[in-house]
Amino acid sequence: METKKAIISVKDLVKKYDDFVAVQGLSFEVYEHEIFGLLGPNGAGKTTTLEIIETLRDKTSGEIIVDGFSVDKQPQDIKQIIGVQLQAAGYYPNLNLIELIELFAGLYGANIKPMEMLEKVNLQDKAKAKYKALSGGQKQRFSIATTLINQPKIIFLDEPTTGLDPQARRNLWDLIIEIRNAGTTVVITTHYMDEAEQLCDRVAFVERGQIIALDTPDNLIDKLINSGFERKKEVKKANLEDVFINLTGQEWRE
Ligand SMILES: Nc1ncnc2c1ncn2[C@@H]1O[C@H](COP(=O)(O)OP(=O)(O)OP(=O)(O)O)[C@@H](O)[C@H]1O
Repeated sequence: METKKAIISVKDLVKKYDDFVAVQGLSFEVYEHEIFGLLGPNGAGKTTTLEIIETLRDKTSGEIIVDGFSVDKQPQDIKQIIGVQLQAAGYYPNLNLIELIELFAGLYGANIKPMEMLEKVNLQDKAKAKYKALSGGQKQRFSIATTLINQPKIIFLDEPTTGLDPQARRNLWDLIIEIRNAGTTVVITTHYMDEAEQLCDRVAFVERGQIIALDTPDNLIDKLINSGFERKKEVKKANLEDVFINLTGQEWRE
């Protein structure tokens, strides 16, 4: 990447739930137009951190600036320029996908063409379908479409490929890369390290509310190799996932 301007800056973030310190002084920056991954074990504090940046949760202390706006002083400005996945519970069951997008666009005051949004995520054929009739991969794609309605500068995706088959995951990676290439910054959490390696420009590892490493996947891997690390088993040139993809093809399934 040529430009490295920070669009999100988190400084000394602390979040306490009563006596429990879930986030213990996190600091990091997300650069404009990158896919930034927050990785780490269950309960490490990733979702808490994301929700504080998204202005959905209060922090205990620390400073967060999103595209020049402070979460303390200008949360409304931040809401305007970010895209957040809505909970499925917000998808009114009687509305079809086009109607849902129209509804959300109306709420945001966004001037978009619903069908174009569905085309972006390859759901144009499902325009008249209800959300509950979609497959897992289609639901995730619809959810990503909803993050784009207000034409945001940054979108936040929390474990977007959990539960998807290998093709659906790869198709979603392509979609996320397209969104990044169109100029949107993407912040993502995932438990799949192959996904982080393929998708993320940089990743931060969070452990017990602290960042323990932050770099490009390549640099982190090289650093480990240079420290003398070797895999126990020799790595083959393909893995079982490659076999799956090779046997079943790569086209959109659902
Ligand atoms: N509302 C809450 N009240 C009390 N404790 C909470 C609350 N929300 C989260 N926690 C605790 O804070 C810690 C961090 O949770 P968080 O959901 O941020 O982790 P995470 O890294 O996103 O985990 P996962 O990978 O499982 O999604 C956990 O120990 C969790 O139990």
